[in-house]
This record gives sequence, structure tokens and C-alpha cells, in this order.
Amino acid sequence: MANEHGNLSINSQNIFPIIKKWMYSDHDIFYRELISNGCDAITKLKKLDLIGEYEAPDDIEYKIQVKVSPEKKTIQIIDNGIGMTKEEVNEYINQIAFSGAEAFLEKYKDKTNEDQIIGHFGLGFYSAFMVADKVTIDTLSFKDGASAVHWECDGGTEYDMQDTTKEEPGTAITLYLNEDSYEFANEYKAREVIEKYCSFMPIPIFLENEDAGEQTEEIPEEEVTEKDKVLDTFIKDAVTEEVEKEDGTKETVEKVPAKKMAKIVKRPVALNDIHPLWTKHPNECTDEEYKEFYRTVFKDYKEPLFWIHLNMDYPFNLKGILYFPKINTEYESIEGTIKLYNNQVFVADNIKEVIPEFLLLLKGVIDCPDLPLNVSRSALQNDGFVKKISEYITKKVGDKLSGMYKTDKENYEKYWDDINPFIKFGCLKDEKFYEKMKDFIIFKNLDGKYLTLQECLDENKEHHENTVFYVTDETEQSQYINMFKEEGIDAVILTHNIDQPFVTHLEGKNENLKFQRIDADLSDSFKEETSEDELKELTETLSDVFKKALNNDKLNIKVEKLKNASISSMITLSEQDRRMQDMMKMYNMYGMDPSMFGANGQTLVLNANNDLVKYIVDHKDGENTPVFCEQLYDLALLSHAPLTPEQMTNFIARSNKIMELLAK
Ligand SMILES: Nc1ncnc2c1ncn2[C@@H]1O[C@H](COP(=O)(O)OP(=O)(O)OP(=O)(O)O)[C@@H](O)[C@H]1O
Repeated sequence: MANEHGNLSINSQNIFPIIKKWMYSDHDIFYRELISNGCDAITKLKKLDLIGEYEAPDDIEYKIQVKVSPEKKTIQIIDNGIGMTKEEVNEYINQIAFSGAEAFLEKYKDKTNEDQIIGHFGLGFYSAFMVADKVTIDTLSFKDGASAVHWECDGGTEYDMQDTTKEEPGTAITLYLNEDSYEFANEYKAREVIEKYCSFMPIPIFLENEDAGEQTEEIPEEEVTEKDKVLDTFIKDAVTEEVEKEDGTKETVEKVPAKKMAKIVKRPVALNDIHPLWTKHPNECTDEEYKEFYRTVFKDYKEPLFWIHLNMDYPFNLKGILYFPKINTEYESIEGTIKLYNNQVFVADNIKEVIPEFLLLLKGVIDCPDLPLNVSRSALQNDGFVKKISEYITKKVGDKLSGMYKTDKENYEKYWDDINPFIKFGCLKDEKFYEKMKDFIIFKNLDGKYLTLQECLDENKEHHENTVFYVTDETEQSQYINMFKEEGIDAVILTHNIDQPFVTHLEGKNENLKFQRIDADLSDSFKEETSEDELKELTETLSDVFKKALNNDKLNIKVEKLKNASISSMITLSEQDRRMQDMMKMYNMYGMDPSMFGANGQTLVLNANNDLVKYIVDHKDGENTPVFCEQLYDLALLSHAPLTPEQMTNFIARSNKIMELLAK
């Protein structure tokens, strides 16, 4: 072919400046685009070989080679795939791709970042110009009689094409990096980017630093294969050790015998796993493989609790593995990662348009070749097909969990403390998931037994109808817990942030159902039968004394005769008021007067059967009465909520004073 010089068939003057600016932060995706083009080219050739339209040499080793040269500031991506004829370069590179890229950019150039094209699919070959001033293609088509083509373009609208020599079919793309992009020729940077995007591509990828010189390694000679380039052979001395014999004399014994070794050119190691676990059938995968995959992909050395292997071909193609991670501490925020792949090519993490929001708390991989990824995120959100995929994933997770409840309850209960925030979040976010899971939500009771909602209600029917009492802090609320236990009344433990909105949700779903925190109100079971008048009189007396002693006119005081005489004072706060206060805390409305929202605060309950309370009634004006009142109030507060720093300081000082009085 004579030298051919031509104009790229585009209408706008120059799209390269736009390409170069495109998604500044994601310039590294050119690696993905070019390597996946190479994988596609090889996959096509393998198919042709399979159907008899091409006969590959017996010793063919399909692979992608990435060669970086920090000195020359070049990157080469070489495949031994299908290659291109001159006509194909014309068609795919000079015409179609350019006008395609132009249309693509035209469509999206005004869009803001929020509306990014998913993973920027479709940028293709031209993404090379984000990092390179000049790009060349050397390619030889697999077709009989094809001649090799050299193509070159320096980022303008013109290209040059000429014959070249190339022995084997395939394509080599060479990037001459621009000044801002030299880092991509750094071996470690290249490795990092390739591992990010190409870890599971279906063709082995090898990285080589052209400037690093020949790397070597030493292996036992018997392990040398035909493919190895042997540089030297030598004998590695035996390893010996001096040991003491029974008679006390010493002897030298051979631990490892002398060995014939070979020094060879370092064997290349592929950067990717071409058969990621999700592509295998679940029956073929062992637990150890699942765990190993989890460790490698998520760099999490805590073992996952369990996993779900998604595997379907119809009505759409979807494979993946979702792991339920172990949450180590109560305080660790749960943050998962779901990696999305398209035919083993990494697209992006946590695409909430495709993956239901609550599943993003898990860790996992999803590969869905059918996804329309070259559309904007907002279009994806409204896509019926994408919704179906998302619903399918949710359904599968629900199936797995409900199945586990039914057939492996022991483990389900074992995992419950770790997985319940996730399930509850899912129920709040997704009606269908709630419907699927509602009968499999369990509650840990005061004895550490797990009960369903219905079981909780049935168990306590005699004491309270349709009410579930719950504990949010076992230490703080221990006094109430003891009272409940004494009366044989049960409560459940709900300590996670998600529990408050979740119980509200359950109340909305179940008519008449009420959740009450254990300190919300004192049920009649704890009280002795007594006359209303007597209590009223005591309440008036004690209210006066306490209000005066605590210098607090607004204090609500209620006197009860509690069966347990050792309890002196308690705080109760109605469920509704407490939820209001919690909500205010959540929205950072500290310092506001709760009464603004109708929350009129706590009630100090005093036990008329308690000796200290009796003492106060009998010594209204006693010298030490105010101290008793303050102390009883603080003790009640302590078992309800943490004291403020000022309250705590006073409490400690007063406690010391009381002991001094006792010591006198
Ligand atoms: N390494 C290669 N070997 C053979 N053909 C190639 C190679 N790279 C690109 N091509 C041809 O050029 C065409 C255009 O490539 P480009 O990367 O721009 O778009 P694409 O791969 O079709 O789509 P995508 O936008 O998904 O990358 C390809 O469809 C393919 O026919």
C-alpha cells in the first residue's frame, strides 16, 4: 500500500480537546478500554477457531501484553487476536469510531458529573487520546493474504496509514504519553490500574517494564519446562544440621540434600484471574474458594458469615456472589462494596441504580453482560430491565435468608446479631423484601432466646396485650430488666440505631402493635394494690419536698407502691416523648425545648414502700432531706440515661458527703 494520508471523517473541528478533558479523574480507564478491546479481539479469534474458520497454531498462547517504558514514556498494548485489515481500520477506526465518539460526546458533553455515563462505557479506542499525544496501531488481520497495517495519529483530525511488517495476527497499540500522563508508564501505577479494572478479564494479561532489564529466578532443574529460558545451572549445597546423639557426641545430619538448580528468565505471571469464581457453577465451588475470593477481592481478613451465589441465564444473564460480612463491633459502620462487572470487565463500585441500596451494605461482585451501560445514570434508573435485575437480586437474597431460617435456624440465629441491621434496613427500604422477610425477623429476649414477633406477643399475652417491651442499653436499664425478670415479664434487646425506625415501621404494618422501651411506663404487675387517695396524698407531699430540694418546679413526680421495696426511685419517659427526643437528637436539635414538640419530659417515680422514701415523708424538713432528694433523683437518672458532666460532678461530690456523714 502506498502511504495514505487522510482526514478523519468527523464534522466538528476537533474532538480531541473534549476527549482529553473528559472525566478528568478517570483518565486511567484507557487501560481498561484498550485491554478489553484486545480481549474481545482474542475472543473473536478463538470463536473462529472453534467453528473452523481459522486454524490457530498448535502452540498458540492467547494473551495481552502490556509493555511500559518509563524512559520512552510509552505504553504498548499487544494482543494476538483477530487483527484488522486496512479496510477494517478505515471502517472501525477512521470512520465509525470517530463519528461514534463524536456523537457520544455531543450527547453528553453538557451533562454534569452526577449524570455520568456508567463507567464511561463506549469511549473505546479513542480514550487513548486522554493520555497520549500520539497513538499508533500496528495490526495484522488473521485473514489469509492480509497485509499488516501501520496507522498513526497525533491527536489532530488527520491520520497516516501505511504497510508495515508484522508476522503474527494481532494488534499492537502504542501510546506516546502526554506530559500530564507520564505516571501511567510507571510499572507500579500500571499494575494498580490494571488490577483495578482488569482483574477478572477473560484473557491472561502480562505486564512488563521494558526498561527494567531481564529479571531472573532460580528453580529446581527438574521443574524447567520447554518454555523456560535457562541462563545457568548450578548445584545448591545440602542443608545440614549438627545434632546430639544419645551418648552425648555430636553428629552432622543432612536436612535438605544438595539440589540441581536452574537460573531462568523470570516466568511471566498474569495479573488477572481469567476464571473468577462467579463464572463457575455453585456446585463446583468450595467454601475455601469462596473465602479466598472474598479475601483477595475485598482485602478483608475477617471471614464472611455466608454468601449467596447468583447464577442465571434466563431471562437475563446475571452472575455474582454476595457476601454477608462480619460486623466486628457494634460501633463499626457497615459499609459494603458491590463491584459491578460487564462480561468480566470492571465497570464501577456501588452503582445504586442497578443494585438495591440496602444491598450496598454487603460485599460482592455482580457480572451482568446485558446491562445497558453506555447510557446515563438517570436513564438507567428509569430502565424497566434494570429494575427487574435489581428485583431479582433482592428476591434471591430474601430466598436465601428465609431458606436459612427454615432449614438452618441454628446458624440463622448465630448470624442474626450481625445480619439484622442489614435485614431491617432492607425491610425499611424495600416493601417486597419486607413481605418476604417479615416472618423471619427475630428478636433476642432477656434470656438470650430468639423469638419471632408473634412468639414475643404470645409469650407475654397474660401480662400485656399487643405490646413488646424492649431494652436499648442493657447496662443502663439493668434496674428495669431486673424488675421485669422478677415479675416474669419478658422484653427484647434492640440496641442498633436502625431499631427505632424499624419498630416504628412494624407498628405501622401491624395494627394495635406497640413497642415500649422498658422504662416507658410501670406496668401494674410491678405495683401493689393500694388506695388512690393514699397515693395522691403522698404524691403531693413528696412533690413539694423534691421540687424544693431540686429547685425544679417543672418536675413530674408520681408515687407508687412497688412490690420490690429495695427500689427507691426510677425515671419513666413515655414512649412517644422518648421517640420525639431521640428524633431531635438525631436531627441535631440539641438545646431546643422538648415541650415545643409536645414532649413534656420525664416522670420521677418514687416507691412509697422504700425506707429512704419513707424517711423523706417522715422528715420533710430534716437537715439532710435535700441531699437524699438530690441523690435519689440522680440515682434514678443514672438508670435511664447517662448523666451530664455537671450532674456527674455533683453526684460524686454528694456521694462523698453522704459517706462523710455516715462516718461521723
Ligand atoms: N485490538 C483490537 N483488535 C481488533 N480490532 C480492534 C481492536 N481494537 C479496536 N478494534 C476494532 O475497532 C472497533 C472500535 O473500537 P472501540 O474501542 O472504539 O469501540 P468498541 O470496542 O466497538 O466499543 P466500546 O465502546 O465498548 O469500547 C472495535 O469494535 C473493533 O472492531
